[in-house]
Amino acid sequence: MTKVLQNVQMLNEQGELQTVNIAMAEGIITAIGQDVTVVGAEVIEGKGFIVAPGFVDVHTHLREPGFEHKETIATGSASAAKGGFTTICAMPNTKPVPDSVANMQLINGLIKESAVIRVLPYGSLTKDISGEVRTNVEELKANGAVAFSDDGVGIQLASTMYEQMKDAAQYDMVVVAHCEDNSLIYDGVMHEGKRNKELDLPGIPSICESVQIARDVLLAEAAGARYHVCHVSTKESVRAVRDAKAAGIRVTAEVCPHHLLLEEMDIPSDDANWKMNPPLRGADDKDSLHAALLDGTIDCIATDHAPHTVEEKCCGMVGAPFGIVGFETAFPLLYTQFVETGKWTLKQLIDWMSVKAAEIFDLPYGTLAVGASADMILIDIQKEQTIDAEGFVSKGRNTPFNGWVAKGWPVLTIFEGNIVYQEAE
Ligand SMILES: NC(=O)N[C@@H](CC(=O)O)C(=O)O
Ligand SMILES: [Zn+2]
Repeated sequence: MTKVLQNVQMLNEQGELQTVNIAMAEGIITAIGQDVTVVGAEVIEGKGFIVAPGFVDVHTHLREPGFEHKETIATGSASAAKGGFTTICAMPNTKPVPDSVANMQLINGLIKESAVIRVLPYGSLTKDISGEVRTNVEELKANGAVAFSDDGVGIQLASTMYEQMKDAAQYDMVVVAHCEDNSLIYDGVMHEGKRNKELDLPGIPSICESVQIARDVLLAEAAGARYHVCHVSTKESVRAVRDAKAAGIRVTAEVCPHHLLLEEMDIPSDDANWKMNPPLRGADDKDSLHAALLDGTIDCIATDHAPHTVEEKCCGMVGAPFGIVGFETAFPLLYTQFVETGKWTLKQLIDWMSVKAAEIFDLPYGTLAVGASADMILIDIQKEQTIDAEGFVSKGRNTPFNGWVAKGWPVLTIFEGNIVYQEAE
């Protein structure tokens, strides 16, 4: 069955909007153009909204299997679809961990059963993400691992990281690192700076992250590996990535919306909805993340969607788990704060949330082109709405952005030619 998405505004390479129709059949885009019509096709009226490729999020936590009280593949993928994402990579801190062929197959089965968009699972770098016994890269790749990570914890031993990087290089897989030196965490719950002292809460120093990135880029160089840094949060980390890129090391990096939007001094009180790892850093760190995106040091934006229950987040930062949800607020917040204000172009934002993320992992998604998967979204750039965590499709309510007003909401999501999310009329 051919479908035609009619009367939508698409960005061209120059970043100008042009009104087009998009035809799709068998889940593939078959034509894009001003005069595209197909006799007998089902018409989806686009109402002049902006069309963008479905977003690609390379850092997400869906919690299933093992932590279904926080999120499931069904609720997490539906939340992502509502946020405009059509491809998401699921981190391996589940129970069991995708560290064996059997566990990988279990997770593949769950995804097949309940995901409403494309969910690509990571394989873990070590058994049970405990940093000790290395996993079998070849086997996990053969069973669908999109890349390798122990996200949630840093790999403490350089030798473990180095050996896994050598294996990953052999199979051309990307090693994706949550960088955190456990000897430098000091049981901290927020950034070691000014605000943690005002709130009398233990701090996490910036070096906790940056020293491990500095180590890893050198290991990646020696191993000839492709290395991707998760959720970069400090200016020293930015410098380490920038220098590594300049030296020709195969490193890429992501930044999260909250680290671009917030800083430590914004934290109003000892409220666990402001607790995430890495923590909100200083104003100078935030500025360096913006500069790094603009100069290409940081390649893409990833949400690090990390749902937890209201009970877990109820009672202050100490004792609460790290993490905030991200799918349903990422685009409108970034659009409102940085595109509407003229800091970024719409094309930059869309690219950082789609094709730039896909390119890191050689994924053929995140583009609107004939022959590509028919994954696309409509955005109502005029629509203004107050963020209400109670209305999230995600099971998580843990966001510091509750009550913020934002403009530019995804209103329709098409995945492989089928509508998987549509705003209620
Ligand atoms: N980012 C977080 O604060 N938490 C993540 C783990 C992670 O991404 O490090 C989680 O799984 O809850
Ligand atoms: Zn992490």
